[in-house]
Amino acid sequence: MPDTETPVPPAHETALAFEGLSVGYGDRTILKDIDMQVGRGEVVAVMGGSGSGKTTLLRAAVGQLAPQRGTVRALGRDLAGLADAELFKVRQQMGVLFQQGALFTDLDVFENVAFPLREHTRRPEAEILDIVLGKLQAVGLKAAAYLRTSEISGGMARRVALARAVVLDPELILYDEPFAGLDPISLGVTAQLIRHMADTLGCASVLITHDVQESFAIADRVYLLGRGSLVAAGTPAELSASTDPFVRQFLRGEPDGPVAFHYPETPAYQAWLDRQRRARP
Ligand SMILES: Nc1ncnc2c1ncn2[C@@H]1O[C@H](COP(=O)(O)OP(=O)(O)OP(=O)(O)O)[C@@H](O)[C@H]1O
Repeated sequence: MPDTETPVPPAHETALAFEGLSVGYGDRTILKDIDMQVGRGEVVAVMGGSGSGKTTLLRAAVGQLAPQRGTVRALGRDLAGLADAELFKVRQQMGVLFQQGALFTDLDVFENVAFPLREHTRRPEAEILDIVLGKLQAVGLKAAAYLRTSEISGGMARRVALARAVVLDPELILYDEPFAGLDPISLGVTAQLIRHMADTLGCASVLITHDVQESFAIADRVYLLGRGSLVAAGTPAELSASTDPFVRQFLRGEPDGPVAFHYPETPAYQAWLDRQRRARP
């Protein structure tokens, strides 16, 4: 059956929920006791310093990393219980915009955005043309459809990647550092686009970022990671008014305070150092 005839299921009110989540690598726990919810149409920013576990949380959200404890529910499904084929289906309803939003360099702008449609649906070419031009229009690049990726700027490439991330009308979009390396204008434009996508498509959006100004301008709620857990959660206004030293240090970008500059010395580091010293008597 062509997928145009597939009835569209109602969108989930809560697109993503972490409950008592602990995640990490091997027996090392990076984050513990994480409770977080992202509703339909909401933009939620997940912030935290370098190495605080933002990407780790993103991996848990897409089912790439299994919880050590607690649950990850995405689009109504507990990801831990899913077979590969089911997980694949859930992921199809998620748009993920990776850090560099890498485009396929051998395809033009149009074909880059059309790619997920060709991979996951069997829509006729005329429909693909309409959908792709519609998404490119949403990011202001309809007339750039014919350009090669070598002919567009970095900021434009990011917008093309955004159009590609939403081309299947995902219920949930995860953005990994969408502002990294953008000039101030492209940065503002990208932030407004993310808000616009959430408002017009009704998709739940999670923004992994350390850019305070841009994310506070568009987020409904902000979660701040630190010290291996959730340090604060609330609206941008609530976090801005917080007197918590950790929150204040992060928001003001102060070098000194409760946020440690140094990567923690772990037993694994000590063992490595001992080996190095033994090898250099
Ligand atoms: N594949 C991995 N195996 C083992 N440890 C990892 C792995 N990936 C990340 N880590 C560790 O997990 C911790 C959190 O890393 P993560 O990449 O989630 O941080 P982040 O907040 O996204 O950082 P940044 O803002 O610098 O990208 C770090 O201490 C890192 O060394």
